[in-house]
Parts: sequence; C-alpha cells; structure tokens
Amino acid sequence: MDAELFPRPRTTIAPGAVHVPDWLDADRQRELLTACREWARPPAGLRTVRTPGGGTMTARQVCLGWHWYPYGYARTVVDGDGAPVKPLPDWLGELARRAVRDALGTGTPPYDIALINFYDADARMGMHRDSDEESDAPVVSLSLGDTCVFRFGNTETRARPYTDVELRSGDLFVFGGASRLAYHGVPRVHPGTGPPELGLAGRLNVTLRVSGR
Ligand SMILES: O=C(O)CCC(=O)C(=O)O
Ligand SMILES: [Fe+2]
Repeated sequence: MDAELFPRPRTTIAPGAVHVPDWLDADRQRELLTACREWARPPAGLRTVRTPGGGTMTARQVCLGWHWYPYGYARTVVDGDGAPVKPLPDWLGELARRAVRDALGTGTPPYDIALINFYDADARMGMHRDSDEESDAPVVSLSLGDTCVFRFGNTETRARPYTDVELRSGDLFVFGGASRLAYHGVPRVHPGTGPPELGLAGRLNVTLRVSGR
C-alpha cells in the first residue's frame, strides 16, 4: 500500500452515502480476491451480461445468493448456463453488516445478494440505480485492484449533479437512506494502479445488497 503523506479521510458524499478509504487491509483484500477467483469458476461463474436492448455490459459479473439479470433476480443463471447460483457465505454477509455499522452506524437485515463485477482496462458501468430489490437496506461496495472513478449522482437523473470519487483497492463505499436509489456508475478504470502485491490485473468490485424477499 502506498504511504500517503496524509491519510485519505472518510467522506460523506451525500446523505447516507459514505466513502471509507482503506477499509480492508492487505490481508483481507488478498482473502477476498482468492474467494472471488473461486466464485468466478463455472458453473454459475463469471459471465458477460446481455441487456434487453441487445447490448452487453463491459464489466463481467458473477452473483452469489440471488442471481441478478437485467432486470430481476432468480435462483439459477437464467441468462447463462442455467446452474444454481452459488451461496453467499456467512462471513461475507457479516462483512457487509460490519461495513454498514462502521460507515453509517446502523444495523441492517442479513445480506443475501452479492454481485462481483470484474473490470478490465476498458470496462465501464453506465449510470444506473440499484432498484431491483424490495429492501431499502444500504448497498455495500468493496473495491479490489485497479483504482476507478466512481460517479455518485442524485436520485432524479443520470446527469449532474454528481460527485466523482476515486475508489482504490480496499476502499468501502456504502449508500443507503436518502441515497439508496441514487444513480451511480464507473466511467473509468485506471489500469496498472492496483497494489502490485495483490497480483490482480484489473478491478474487482463486490457489491452487497439485501433482496427483501
Ligand atoms: O463497480 C462498482 O463500483 C459499482 C458496481 C455497481 O454499481 C453495481 O454492480 O450495481
Ligand atoms: Fe450499482
């Protein structure tokens, strides 16, 4: 990890939306990466997501707990190999609850959805809302590998006002409350910026949600 002259501060980006730099230490990042590599294997492994309009998402994805597809949830990979979705391990659900407690100081119901997004140097994610859940529990986002620009906007439109936040390996971002349905996206990944000792080319994002089902 780079030694910073000044540690990056924890920042409230919008009401209920908090960025906590360096939340995962190097060992926890390595453990999470090892787990992601296992989850990415078939069956129900890393896949390219096709949108109803005929496009494809550039970030490839694997789901745990519930399988997300545009735009709903299923117990099997209905838009892929048809296999049952992998279970979400208790330790990962507990990590998400601890994240919310740390970032927002509140309790939450158990987390039952994890999306793992893999970004190569050219991958992006367009502005969207996480709105396929029936729970208003906060969304938890963990980053590994390359630094990205995470764009966090408003609940009304994909356009401004928004705030660009640099998410680095080990950073936590939580959005709940008044920001739970805010538009957000990843306009850019900076290749080669991850911690060399992690050994990941690209960026991984682990997004945890509560389905409310
Ligand atoms: O990669 C990220 O940081 C954001 C991912 C995201 O917004 C999502 O999976 O819904
Ligand atoms: Fe999202």
